[in-house]
Amino acid sequence: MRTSWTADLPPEPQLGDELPPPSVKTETLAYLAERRSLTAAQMTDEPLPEGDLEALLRLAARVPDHRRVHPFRFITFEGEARAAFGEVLEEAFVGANPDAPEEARALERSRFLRAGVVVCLVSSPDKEHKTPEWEQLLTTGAVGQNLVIAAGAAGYAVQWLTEWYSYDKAVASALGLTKDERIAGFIYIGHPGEAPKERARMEAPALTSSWSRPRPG
Ligand SMILES: Cc1cc2nc3c(=O)[nH]c(=O)nc-3n(C[C@H](O)[C@H](O)[C@H](O)COP(=O)(O)O)c2cc1C
Repeated sequence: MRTSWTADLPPEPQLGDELPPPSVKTETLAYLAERRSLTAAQMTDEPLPEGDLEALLRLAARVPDHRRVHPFRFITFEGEARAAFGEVLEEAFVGANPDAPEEARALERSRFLRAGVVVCLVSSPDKEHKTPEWEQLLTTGAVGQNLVIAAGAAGYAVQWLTEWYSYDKAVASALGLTKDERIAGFIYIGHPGEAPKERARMEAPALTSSWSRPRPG
């Protein structure tokens, strides 16, 4: 059993508390410089120690959120719920693919068993709100990446997946999503089965231009 990192977290800040001023956080920067997902196939599914998931979700939810709409929510799958939801996935899959062979059905049943916990991140925008829906979607994306970073920094293997079932009406209905809600993804959190390897990446300079004042005439 790993030693729990949750004991080293500062207490949850309360409204109006003075927070530490910005300072160089070498460990955070070094982690971001090498951060990588591990695929669900590269993780193992032992349960997370008690309190870890709650702490990870608390960290994930600390995002910029214009006018505090909190346009997202989490649905967690732990323990037996992972296998039970596999039956929902199988049923939805067979609904769309009536001739699916047993091998394909078994894959659907076992999807959530790849990780110790699966978190469904739900985009839950308030379409009537003054804050544009686009900004609300961006906030939800930030929550997903915060969760990926926090889980990785806690020593877990983590992967953000949508796969087919994020876009399936029967699955959305089984999850109780409202008409304005959408699945931003399923974040799989498990124990690392192997070390990650660097993947191909676009370097930031190739994606960056520097604006300057147009020359007159
Ligand atoms: C919204 C979203 C959905 C994704 N869905 C999938 C998916 O269904 N299948 C997949 O292989 N990777 C998916 N990915 C990519 C992986 O999460 C992962 O980021 C990538 O494989 C490796 O990138 P990294 O190591 O830089 O995190 C998705 C990423 C995002 C942001």
